[in-house]
Amino acid sequence: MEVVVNSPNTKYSENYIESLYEYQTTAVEKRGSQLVATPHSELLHIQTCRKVPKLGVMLVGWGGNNGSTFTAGVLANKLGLSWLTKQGVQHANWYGSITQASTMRLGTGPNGEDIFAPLNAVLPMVHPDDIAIDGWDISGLNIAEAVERACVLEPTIQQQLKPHLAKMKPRPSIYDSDFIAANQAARADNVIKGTKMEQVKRICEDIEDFKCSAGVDQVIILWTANTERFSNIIPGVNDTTENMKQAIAKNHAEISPSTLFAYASILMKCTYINGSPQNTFVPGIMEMAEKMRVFIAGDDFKSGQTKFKSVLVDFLVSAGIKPVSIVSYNHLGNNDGKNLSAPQQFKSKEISKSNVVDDIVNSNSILYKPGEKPDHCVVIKYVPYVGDSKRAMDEYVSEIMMGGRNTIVVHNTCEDSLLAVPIILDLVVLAELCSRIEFKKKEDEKYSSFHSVLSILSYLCKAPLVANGTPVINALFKQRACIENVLRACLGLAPESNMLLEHKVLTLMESHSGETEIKKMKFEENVQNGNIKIQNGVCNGTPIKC
Ligand SMILES: NC(=O)c1ccc[n+]([C@@H]2O[C@H](COP(=O)([O-])OP(=O)(O)OC[C@H]3O[C@@H](n4cnc5c(N)ncnc54)[C@H](O)[C@@H]3O)[C@@H](O)[C@H]2O)c1
Ligand SMILES: O=P([O-])([O-])O[C@@H]1[C@@H](O)[C@H](O)[C@@H](O)[C@H](O)[C@@H]1O
Repeated sequence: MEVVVNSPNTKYSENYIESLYEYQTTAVEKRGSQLVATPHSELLHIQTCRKVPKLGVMLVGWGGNNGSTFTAGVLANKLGLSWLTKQGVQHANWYGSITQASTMRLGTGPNGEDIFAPLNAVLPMVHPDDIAIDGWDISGLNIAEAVERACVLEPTIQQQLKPHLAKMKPRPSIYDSDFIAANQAARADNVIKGTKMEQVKRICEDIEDFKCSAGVDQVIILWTANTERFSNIIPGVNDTTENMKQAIAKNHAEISPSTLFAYASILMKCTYINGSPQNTFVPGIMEMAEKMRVFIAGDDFKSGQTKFKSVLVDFLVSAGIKPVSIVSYNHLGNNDGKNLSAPQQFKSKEISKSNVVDDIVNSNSILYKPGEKPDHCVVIKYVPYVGDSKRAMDEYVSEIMMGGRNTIVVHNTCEDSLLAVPIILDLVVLAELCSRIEFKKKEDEKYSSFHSVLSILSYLCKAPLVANGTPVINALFKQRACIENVLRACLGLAPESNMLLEHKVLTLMESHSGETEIKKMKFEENVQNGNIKIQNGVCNGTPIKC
């Protein structure tokens, strides 16, 4: 299915979809006790290249639960596999992916009904079947062995995929025991020796080798390796691009493996996405990405407990209910959980899981005084037995009117990798799409792209990376509306306002409902049989309004 727009503001050529889009905003100024709102409008020309490239994805941490399951998922869908389970026959699908399994309201049908379109029908997007996959891991297991180790997929599907996956072997990677838990050392049998500069050089060579051998037009690199401890931001070391370059050349200990991967990716002009919570994007990397106009995005896939939190707290606060205590506990038994059982690695995750309510709380000064926040506690425990099937338990206590209390308790069993893998797919599909969209104002001579920090991907991240000085949005449906409305703007369609006035306002309803048709027919019939006389725009003595 494909969405085609019938509008003078939207032009389709062989290579582009071009739209004329009036971007309307409201500037607000506090004047004493008044908030003065002034509407602003900017006419934008938006062009989207229709040619979808052959995309290569290189995963750092390819042999992990997420990386191996992503690879298995792409292949199982591509081959159209099905397999026997206790519940019967299961077919491969992409449930959990907004690009592959979600729709957006496009508009109103002829009978006033809502018409929905698959997200991937709105603009040309990479098809998952066409993605070539490669990557690195400090563990040398091939991807079939990694899928078996992960214990995420049923053996019946593993068996079908084994011949294909066994041929895939992660490239040696950069291992630094100072950045991930000591309990990961046993896995590190597939590492690149040498200095940090030599490691960067090898990563660049790997990217080039994959690009040539896989015959891909574009490569996106995504970190789904273990959570690292936060890097210290040290002036003169990682605070600027030049300092970072010198620090790498001097083999500085504080430059993490993930930052080295980001550095190499940007050098190779490849989009780099961070699926983990650590601060890979130190100021030197942010500056480098901006200077070299390479996309970066992250941090930390928003897949389960936190995704739910960013909906529930948004609902409560926007309903005028005041969350005062949020306790998020979970236990899991996969290798990620094992790595997170170390204090420094847990700290990285605690930060990304805790900040998700900040924008929502700050939006309501009726409920919260300046600086006031709910108590918010995050607990993660490693329990090997449950494996990848994470058990999340949350308690939300809120104040309601007249001293009342509302307590919501949630038990959420998240199969972590099966929730994260569709997020990985959407991150790479949407990041690639963003690379084909450009904007220009009327007075601009040429088009320009999105800012190097792809904050439009916030919907997919627990700790959204944004351009310096711009707001962080965590409320899930605001983040989703951003994606939908940018897709609409690329087609020259107005943002989804959810007003549906055509179903609420009489004058619009009459011009939209069948009732009008009947009126029109009766009107014409009466004109024909002379009951209604129209002369010079006057109908039976009453001027006709246009
Ligand atoms: N729902 C989810 O699964 C979810 C949600 C949000 C974030 N994450 C993050 O995604 C990451 C992966 O999760 P997972 O469950 O797949 O973990 P995992 O431990 O199964 O996989 C991580 C892989 O990375 C490898 N690795 C570690 N350091 C490496 C390095 N420097 N270079 C290359 N490979 C390296 C490990 O050997 C392992 O195979 C974790 O950081 C996790 O916090 C996961
Ligand atoms: O996405 P989410 O469910 O809020 O958070 C998850 C944590 O609860 C889990 O402990 C961790 O292992 C996963 O990597 C993920 O980050």
